[in-house]
Amino acid sequence: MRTSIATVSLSGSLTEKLTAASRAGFDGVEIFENDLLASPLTPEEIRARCADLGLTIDLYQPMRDIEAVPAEAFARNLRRARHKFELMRRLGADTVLVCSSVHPLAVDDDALAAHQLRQLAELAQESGIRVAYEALAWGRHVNTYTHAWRIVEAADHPALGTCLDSFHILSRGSDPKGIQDIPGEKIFFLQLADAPLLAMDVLQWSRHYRCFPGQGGFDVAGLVRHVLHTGYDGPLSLEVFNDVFRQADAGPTAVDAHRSLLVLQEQLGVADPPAPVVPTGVAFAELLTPDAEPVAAVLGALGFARTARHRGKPVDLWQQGAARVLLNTSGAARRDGTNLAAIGLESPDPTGAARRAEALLAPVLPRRRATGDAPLDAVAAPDGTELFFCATDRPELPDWRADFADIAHEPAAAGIHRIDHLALTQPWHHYDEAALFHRSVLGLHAQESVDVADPYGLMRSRAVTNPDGSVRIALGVGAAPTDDTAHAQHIALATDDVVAAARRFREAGGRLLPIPANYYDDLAARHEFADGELETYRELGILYDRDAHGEFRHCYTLTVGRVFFELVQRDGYRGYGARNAPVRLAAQHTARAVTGG
Ligand SMILES: O=C(O)c1ccc(O)c(O)c1
Ligand SMILES: [Mg+2]
Repeated sequence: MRTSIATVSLSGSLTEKLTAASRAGFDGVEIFENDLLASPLTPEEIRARCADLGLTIDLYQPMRDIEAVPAEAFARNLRRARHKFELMRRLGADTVLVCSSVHPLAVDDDALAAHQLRQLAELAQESGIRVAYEALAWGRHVNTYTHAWRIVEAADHPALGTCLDSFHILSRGSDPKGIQDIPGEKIFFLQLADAPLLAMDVLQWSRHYRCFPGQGGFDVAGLVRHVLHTGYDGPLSLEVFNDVFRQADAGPTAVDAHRSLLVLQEQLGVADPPAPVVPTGVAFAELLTPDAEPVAAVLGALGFARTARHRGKPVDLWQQGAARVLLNTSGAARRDGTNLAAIGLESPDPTGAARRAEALLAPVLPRRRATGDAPLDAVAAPDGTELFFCATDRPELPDWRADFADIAHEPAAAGIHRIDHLALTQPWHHYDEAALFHRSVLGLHAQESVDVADPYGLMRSRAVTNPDGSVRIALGVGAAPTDDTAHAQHIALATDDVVAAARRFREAGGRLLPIPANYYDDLAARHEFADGELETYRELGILYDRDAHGEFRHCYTLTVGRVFFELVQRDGYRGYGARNAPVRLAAQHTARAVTGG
């Protein structure tokens, strides 16, 4: 189907918005009046720019407070409309959106509303323009789609139809099934937006919190199914008022937006991108560091051994059990030092995974990072993390380890089996995009977002996982963009005995994050422990949680650059210790202040 986006959904000047929409693959745009008013381009120039960019102008909007008003007010409205229809002629736009009145003079009189909209449509028709009447969820008298449709039906004019907007319909809890009672040719336009399920004033909700389909809590696909049932063949158009998208770069936002429509169309069965190839494990985590020594010391103390070295680059493979960490000293050192730059995902079909990613607009990285490297499919996540689709120990596929020469044959064993999860920090404006990306591109399941109090702000975190939990990625968004602690990433390592692993780490010279005594007093109040157990946790800085599925014990190393390690023992537990995260974040702030680390 054709895809369109309202200019209000993107940041920047009108030209920047149009360019971003076109690059992301949209077929058309809804031009918001304010964007046109603020543009130095003439309507003819805007029209030409859109044509150059391969965009049609699918809608001009909005016209407000038109209907059900006293005669003098309506006469002024028609005068205004004449001007706008002339403008639309110059723009080459043939559909105008009229949203239901919020005017104090508007009366609750459907017959009058229908009569006046019919007059407006008559005028529009002379200019070859169609009027799409939309019920705002907060319209003064008309605030449901069924009501707007009754008025359109009563007006009975070929140039008058209705505009459906998923936000206005679903935010009020209206049943979208009734859409099927509207003839498809009378649905002149379809606007789509999702939103998080919030209990708040509907106008504020609409103007600040809309998001792209799949990023909120509405069943947008279910609604579109009803619309398609009517025979509607206009575009799927995104109209998203959102405080974050207003500020974020238009380019990535437009890509995120278009991806949401590709996923929606796949859900509806009207598009058929390559199927998702769900990763089956974590092959490696790659740290980029200007100075390997401090990280190597932590890895060594954790019981990792340097088992192989890349044949062509300063990249070492550190291993313990199936936990593999690459230490890369080749990249340009980042200002903030060591960071988690890449993740190797074990993939049943690396090429298929890359094809899926490409179809969903993920930036595909060169297959060989350097001449001589084994070909590896990789894409960049929204936060820039490189995701490699790997096959480990599968002779029929290129093995990433072929690029490495063994330097020790016995990986050490200190009780760590594998990587339990990885925690990535997202730039503040990529949080919703990141969840949709990992869900749709990688086929992971996104869990609920949780809020975590940091002493200097609020962190949000959301885990994406594969079905057996062998891939778990926690996507966090930090408090303030400048807060280093909230922006640290981490690698969590699975062990069956966190007490033993923590002791070994300390005996080998490693330093664990100290946890305040108050935390253990609270634990004692909440749970019963065996004799001495709590004292051990207190001594080592081990945190404790439990859920319906089991118990969780975990502790943290100090931070190196932007990265720290976590040791986790999950005995059936499915979460990530969110309850303990505020204490951990505060302890990290304290440790940073004390050690600078
Ligand atoms: O918030 C508004 O005023 C507004 C305007 C036009 C729309 O299409 C809409 O859904 C909302
Ligand atoms: Mg709308």
